[in-house]
Amino acid sequence: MEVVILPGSKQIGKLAADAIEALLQRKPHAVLGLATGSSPVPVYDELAARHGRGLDFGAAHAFALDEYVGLAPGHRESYREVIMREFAGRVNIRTENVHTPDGAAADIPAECQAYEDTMKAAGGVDLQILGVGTDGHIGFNEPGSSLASRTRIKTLIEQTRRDNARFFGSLADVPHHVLTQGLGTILEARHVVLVATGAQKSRAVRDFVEGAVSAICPASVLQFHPHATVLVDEAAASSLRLADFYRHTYDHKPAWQGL
Ligand SMILES: N[C@@H]1[C@@H](O)[C@H](O)[C@@H](COP(=O)(O)O)O[C@@H]1O
Repeated sequence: MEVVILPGSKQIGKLAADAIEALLQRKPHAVLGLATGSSPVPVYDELAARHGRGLDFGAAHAFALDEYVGLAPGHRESYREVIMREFAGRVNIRTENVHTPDGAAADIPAECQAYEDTMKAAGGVDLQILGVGTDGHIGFNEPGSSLASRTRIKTLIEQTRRDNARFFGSLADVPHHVLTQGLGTILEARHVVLVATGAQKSRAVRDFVEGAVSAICPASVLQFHPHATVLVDEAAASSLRLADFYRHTYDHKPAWQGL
């Protein structure tokens, strides 16, 4: 795992966008993995700005990590709408190439299997953007999720519902159920780039980067990933024991080595 400590979310957005731009240059039909939440927004802002300067998403594909169950189609906070608003609608990716699990599907197990099959048919995710929940979840894989899990329905922990209530206006409006790629699914992405900012993420960051690999901290499964990059600001990095070592490693990185 490579940990990069940066001054703020603007620099995080630029570095993540550098990795995505380099990927699209060597593979225009790359498959991007998209996350929702506030953490990746600076990445999407930077990608939208670079699209304005010519970065081309015309052949790219994208898969979202997760979706709420039970929201009316077109609900403003459905992750389909969020992804379209914050990323896909601001660049020239084709709408039919943007995939999100269907939280309104009549047959949920069949929908989850179909989502996995569609990802596989597209060639698998090349670069997965991730955020992390205050309880260490990635996607909507809450504590206790199998480290080998695949796309499936999950129940949200109350803390996550409370964290996400700010998007809905009231806690009562936050769904209890979600569809999410599993931890085993996420591990198959060729490169994962996790972004975390703010002091409220410092404990989760310490636990998944330097703690034991355990289902109680789902993001810790990334310790098994051969190419995981963690981009954090100073506040999110404030509980890391090896912060000075991560700074030293990044500052002395060989010039040819990208993220
Ligand atoms: N399902 C999403 C996650 O993918 C995201 O990482 C998390 C953190 O969100 P934020 O970045 O807003 O703190 O929120 C939601 O639960």
